[in-house]
Amino acid sequence: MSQVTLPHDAKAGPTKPEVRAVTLDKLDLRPTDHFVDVGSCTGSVTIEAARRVERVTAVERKPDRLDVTRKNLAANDYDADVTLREAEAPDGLPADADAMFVGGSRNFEAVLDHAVDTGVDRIVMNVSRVEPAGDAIEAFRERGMLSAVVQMQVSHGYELAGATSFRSNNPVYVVVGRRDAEGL
Ligand SMILES: C[S@@+](CC[C@H](N)C(=O)[O-])C[C@H]1O[C@@H](n2cnc3c(N)ncnc32)[C@H](O)[C@@H]1O
Repeated sequence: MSQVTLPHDAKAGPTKPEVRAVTLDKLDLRPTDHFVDVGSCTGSVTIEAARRVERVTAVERKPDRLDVTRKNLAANDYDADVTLREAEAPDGLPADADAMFVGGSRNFEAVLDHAVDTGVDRIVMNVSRVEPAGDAIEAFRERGMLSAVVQMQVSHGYELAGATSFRSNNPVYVVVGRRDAEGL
Protein backbone atom coordinates (compact mmCIF):
# COMPACT_ATOMS: atom_id res chain seq x y z
CA MET A 1 0.00 0.00 0.00
CA SER A 2 1.33 3.48 -0.83
CA GLN A 3 2.39 5.82 1.94
CA VAL A 4 -0.05 8.44 3.17
CA THR A 5 0.34 11.66 1.22
CA LEU A 6 -0.58 14.96 2.85
CA PRO A 7 -0.53 17.69 0.21
CA HIS A 8 -2.42 20.05 2.54
CA ASP A 9 -1.01 20.99 5.94
CA ALA A 10 -2.44 22.32 9.18
CA LYS A 11 -0.69 23.93 12.10
CA ALA A 12 -1.09 21.20 14.73
CA GLY A 13 -0.27 18.15 12.60
CA PRO A 14 0.54 15.73 11.31
CA THR A 15 1.20 12.90 13.73
CA LYS A 16 4.61 11.75 12.44
CA PRO A 17 4.81 8.52 10.41
CA GLU A 18 6.86 6.58 12.99
CA VAL A 19 4.51 7.64 15.78
CA ARG A 20 1.53 6.66 13.62
CA ALA A 21 3.07 3.22 13.14
CA VAL A 22 3.22 2.58 16.89
CA THR A 23 -0.18 4.20 17.47
CA LEU A 24 -1.81 1.98 14.84
CA ASP A 25 -0.11 -1.12 16.23
CA LYS A 26 -1.49 -0.33 19.69
CA LEU A 27 -4.98 0.37 18.29
CA ASP A 28 -4.98 -3.21 16.96
CA LEU A 29 -7.52 -2.29 14.25
CA ARG A 30 -9.73 -5.00 12.73
CA PRO A 31 -11.45 -4.87 9.33
CA THR A 32 -14.97 -4.66 10.84
CA ASP A 33 -14.08 -1.84 13.27
CA HIS A 34 -15.72 1.54 13.52
CA PHE A 35 -12.75 3.79 14.31
CA VAL A 36 -12.94 7.35 15.66
CA ASP A 37 -10.20 9.96 15.26
CA VAL A 38 -10.61 12.76 17.81
CA GLY A 39 -8.89 15.87 16.44
CA SER A 40 -8.31 14.71 12.87
CA CYS A 41 -6.43 17.89 11.76
CA THR A 42 -4.37 16.86 8.68
CA GLY A 43 -6.21 13.52 8.55
CA SER A 44 -3.04 11.42 8.67
CA VAL A 45 -4.45 9.00 11.25
CA THR A 46 -7.91 9.08 9.65
CA ILE A 47 -6.38 8.00 6.32
CA GLU A 48 -4.25 5.23 7.85
CA ALA A 49 -7.32 3.86 9.63
CA ALA A 50 -9.54 4.21 6.55
CA ARG A 51 -7.22 1.71 4.84
CA ARG A 52 -7.69 -0.84 7.60
CA VAL A 53 -11.29 -0.70 8.82
CA GLU A 54 -14.86 -0.54 7.54
CA ARG A 55 -15.99 2.74 9.06
CA VAL A 56 -14.21 5.87 10.29
CA THR A 57 -15.57 8.96 12.02
CA ALA A 58 -13.21 11.95 12.11
CA VAL A 59 -14.08 14.68 14.61
CA GLU A 60 -12.32 18.05 14.46
CA ARG A 61 -13.30 21.25 16.27
CA LYS A 62 -11.69 23.66 13.82
CA PRO A 63 -13.52 23.96 10.50
CA ASP A 64 -10.42 24.91 8.50
CA ARG A 65 -8.61 21.82 9.81
CA LEU A 66 -11.57 19.58 9.07
CA ASP A 67 -11.37 20.94 5.55
CA VAL A 68 -7.70 19.86 5.45
CA THR A 69 -8.78 16.37 6.60
CA ARG A 70 -11.30 16.30 3.74
CA LYS A 71 -8.79 17.44 1.11
CA ASN A 72 -6.05 15.05 2.24
CA LEU A 73 -8.52 12.15 2.28
CA ALA A 74 -9.33 12.98 -1.33
CA ALA A 75 -5.63 12.68 -2.23
CA ASN A 76 -5.35 9.10 -0.89
CA ASP A 77 -6.80 5.67 -1.62
CA TYR A 78 -8.92 3.95 1.01
CA ASP A 79 -11.97 1.71 1.20
CA ALA A 80 -13.71 2.76 4.42
CA ASP A 81 -16.92 4.68 4.77
CA VAL A 82 -15.63 7.95 6.32
CA THR A 83 -17.80 10.51 8.15
CA LEU A 84 -16.39 13.94 8.99
CA ARG A 85 -17.85 15.87 11.90
CA GLU A 86 -17.09 19.45 12.87
CA ALA A 87 -17.49 19.25 16.65
CA GLU A 88 -15.57 19.50 19.89
CA ALA A 89 -15.59 16.01 21.40
CA PRO A 90 -17.26 14.51 23.30
CA ASP A 91 -19.84 16.24 21.06
CA GLY A 92 -19.99 14.48 17.73
CA LEU A 93 -18.70 11.14 19.00
CA PRO A 94 -20.63 8.08 17.79
CA ALA A 95 -22.05 5.59 20.29
CA ASP A 96 -20.87 2.47 18.47
CA ALA A 97 -17.10 2.91 18.08
CA ASP A 98 -14.74 -0.05 18.57
CA ALA A 99 -11.46 1.86 18.60
CA MET A 100 -10.57 5.49 19.21
CA PHE A 101 -7.52 7.72 18.81
CA VAL A 102 -7.36 10.87 20.91
CA GLY A 103 -4.98 13.25 19.16
CA GLY A 104 -6.75 16.36 20.44
CA SER A 105 -6.76 16.67 24.20
CA ARG A 106 -9.55 19.17 24.90
CA ASN A 107 -12.15 17.64 27.24
CA PHE A 108 -10.19 14.39 27.16
CA GLU A 109 -11.65 13.17 30.45
CA ALA A 110 -15.19 13.57 29.08
CA VAL A 111 -14.03 11.85 25.88
CA LEU A 112 -12.71 8.92 27.95
CA ASP A 113 -15.97 8.79 29.91
CA HIS A 114 -17.88 8.60 26.64
CA ALA A 115 -15.57 5.81 25.48
CA VAL A 116 -16.16 3.85 28.69
CA ASP A 117 -19.94 4.44 28.62
CA THR A 118 -20.26 3.32 24.99
CA GLY A 119 -17.96 0.29 25.32
CA VAL A 120 -15.03 1.38 23.14
CA ASP A 121 -12.68 -1.60 23.15
CA ARG A 122 -9.31 0.02 22.36
CA ILE A 123 -8.22 3.62 22.85
CA VAL A 124 -4.92 5.39 22.32
CA MET A 125 -4.06 8.94 23.30
CA ASN A 126 -0.87 10.70 22.22
CA VAL A 127 0.55 13.49 24.34
CA SER A 128 3.79 15.40 23.88
CA ARG A 129 4.02 17.49 27.05
CA VAL A 130 5.04 15.87 30.32
CA GLU A 131 2.41 17.12 32.79
CA PRO A 132 -0.55 16.50 30.44
CA ALA A 133 0.92 13.05 29.78
CA GLY A 134 0.81 12.37 33.52
CA ASP A 135 -2.79 13.58 33.66
CA ALA A 136 -3.73 11.32 30.74
CA ILE A 137 -2.07 8.27 32.32
CA GLU A 138 -3.90 8.92 35.58
CA ALA A 139 -7.23 9.39 33.78
CA PHE A 140 -6.82 6.06 31.97
CA ARG A 141 -5.85 4.38 35.25
CA GLU A 142 -8.84 5.83 37.15
CA ARG A 143 -11.17 4.37 34.52
CA GLY A 144 -9.56 0.93 34.75
CA MET A 145 -8.42 1.04 31.14
CA LEU A 146 -4.66 1.67 31.34
CA SER A 147 -2.84 -1.11 29.53
CA ALA A 148 0.48 0.40 28.38
CA VAL A 149 2.43 3.62 28.08
CA VAL A 150 5.07 3.94 25.37
CA GLN A 151 7.51 6.81 25.30
CA MET A 152 8.87 7.40 21.81
CA GLN A 153 11.69 9.58 20.75
CA VAL A 154 12.49 9.50 17.03
CA SER A 155 15.56 10.97 15.36
CA HIS A 156 16.25 11.29 11.66
CA GLY A 157 19.67 10.99 10.12
CA TYR A 158 21.23 13.67 7.99
CA GLU A 159 24.59 14.05 6.36
CA LEU A 160 27.16 16.01 8.33
CA ALA A 161 30.72 16.44 7.14
CA GLY A 162 30.63 13.19 5.18
CA ALA A 163 29.09 11.16 8.01
CA THR A 164 25.62 10.70 9.47
CA SER A 165 24.31 12.73 12.36
CA PHE A 166 20.77 12.84 13.82
CA ARG A 167 18.09 15.45 14.42
CA SER A 168 15.67 14.52 17.18
CA ASN A 169 11.94 15.12 17.33
CA ASN A 170 10.24 15.87 20.65
CA PRO A 171 9.35 12.77 22.66
CA VAL A 172 5.76 11.53 22.49
CA TYR A 173 3.87 9.56 25.13
CA VAL A 174 1.52 6.97 23.66
CA VAL A 175 -1.05 6.10 26.31
CA VAL A 176 -2.81 2.83 25.53
CA GLY A 177 -6.14 1.74 26.93
CA ARG A 178 -8.28 -1.36 26.66
CA ARG A 179 -11.72 -2.07 28.01
CA ASP A 180 -10.42 -5.21 29.72
CA ALA A 181 -7.09 -3.72 30.85
CA GLU A 182 -5.16 -5.40 33.65
CA GLY A 183 -3.04 -2.34 34.39
CA LEU A 184 0.68 -1.86 33.79
C1 LIG B 1 -2.11 17.48 17.60
S1 LIG B 1 -3.43 17.76 16.52
C2 LIG B 1 -3.78 16.16 15.91
C3 LIG B 1 -2.94 15.81 14.73
C4 LIG B 1 -3.57 14.76 13.83
N1 LIG B 1 -3.55 13.43 14.43
C5 LIG B 1 -2.83 14.75 12.50
O1 LIG B 1 -2.18 13.77 12.16
O2 LIG B 1 -2.88 15.77 11.82
C6 LIG B 1 -4.81 18.04 17.60
C7 LIG B 1 -6.09 18.43 16.87
O3 LIG B 1 -7.17 18.14 17.71
C8 LIG B 1 -8.13 19.17 17.64
N2 LIG B 1 -8.88 19.03 18.89
C9 LIG B 1 -8.43 19.22 20.16
N3 LIG B 1 -9.35 18.83 21.06
C10 LIG B 1 -10.44 18.42 20.33
C11 LIG B 1 -11.73 17.92 20.68
N4 LIG B 1 -12.10 17.75 21.97
N5 LIG B 1 -12.59 17.60 19.70
C12 LIG B 1 -12.24 17.76 18.39
N6 LIG B 1 -11.03 18.23 17.99
C13 LIG B 1 -10.14 18.54 18.96
C14 LIG B 1 -7.32 20.43 17.43
O4 LIG B 1 -8.09 21.44 16.80
C15 LIG B 1 -6.19 19.92 16.54
O5 LIG B 1 -6.52 20.07 15.18
